[in-house]
Amino acid sequence: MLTLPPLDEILATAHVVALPMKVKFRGVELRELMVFSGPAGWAEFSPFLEYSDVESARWLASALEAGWVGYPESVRDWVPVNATLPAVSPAEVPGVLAAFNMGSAGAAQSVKIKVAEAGQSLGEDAARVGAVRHLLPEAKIRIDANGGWDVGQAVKALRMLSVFGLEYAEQPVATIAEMAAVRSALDGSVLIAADESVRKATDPLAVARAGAADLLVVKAAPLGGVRRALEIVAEAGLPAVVSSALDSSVGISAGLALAAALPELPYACGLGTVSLMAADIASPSLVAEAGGMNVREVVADPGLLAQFAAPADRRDWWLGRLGRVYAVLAGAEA
Ligand SMILES: O=C(O)CCC(=O)C1=CC=C[C@@H](O)[C@@H]1C(=O)O
Ligand SMILES: [Mg+2]
Repeated sequence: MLTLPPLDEILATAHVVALPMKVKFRGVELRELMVFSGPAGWAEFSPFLEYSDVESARWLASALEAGWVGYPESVRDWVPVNATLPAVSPAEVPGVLAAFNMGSAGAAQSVKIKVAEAGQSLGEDAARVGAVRHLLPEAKIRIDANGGWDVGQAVKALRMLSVFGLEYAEQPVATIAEMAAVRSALDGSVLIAADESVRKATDPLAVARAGAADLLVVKAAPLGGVRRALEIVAEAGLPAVVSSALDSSVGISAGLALAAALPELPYACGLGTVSLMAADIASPSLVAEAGGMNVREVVADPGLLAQFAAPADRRDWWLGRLGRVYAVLAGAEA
């Protein structure tokens, strides 16, 4: 395990930025995040604002791996990447998907579609999924409900949406017991992927042990880093999909390192979300082209860090958060 660098050493290179989104995603219109650099490279610390200090400690562990340890060996130099579609109206679908540069090769790849958004109906979900199927007849379509349905709603919705052909359904319901119930009711007709049941659980392996999912979604930052995510996949013994957390290109590079190091990579990775942002802190940005990304390092650009610097009160908030979360991590290491 990593020996924590002194807090002052982290603070010395810390920047807080606020990056505007092109399209609202999980309620976020302005993505605030912190980056810093250590001897091994640039690192991102970007738990969502509402996350507790305890939950955020894993995100800090991931950032410190990136900055002070570096990533494990890659076994591939290119990874397939899915497009990610927020819960937009059917009319907005072509415009949002155009940003993902799927190209003619990528057009046969995967699109992840958000469903079960608060305040929206199953009819709206079906219209959005139908619009993607119409636009991209060959693409794989996966949906993500972020636990927004109960068991009955999920079974009904997945039976209905499966007419469009689903690669899998991500976190249709909130709990492991509900995931198991949905999976058993659908009897293999739709594969079930666990996301929140892995990254927000006290035991990330419990969902696999319960036989409640067909595959796991793994994200480097919420799981405590690339090495920890690799261990979880190895221990779970289930196929894994690599995804991310609405990061800048620096944070996405941790997901890219995870995708590059996994022994098997059977699914396109959810690493394309910089395409949903109107700004970034690296140039060129880590975005997909023709359905994938070359594995590479990312370095933050001083001009962009200055251009998108967060206001002083928000910078102070993030510095305070870093200090508190560092103390949580130091306590856990002791
Ligand atoms: O997996 C993808 O295609 C992109 C990442 C993504 O969907 C998410 C990123 C950040 C927060 C989450 O609400 C969301 C997810 O639930 O998987
Ligand atoms: Mg998800």
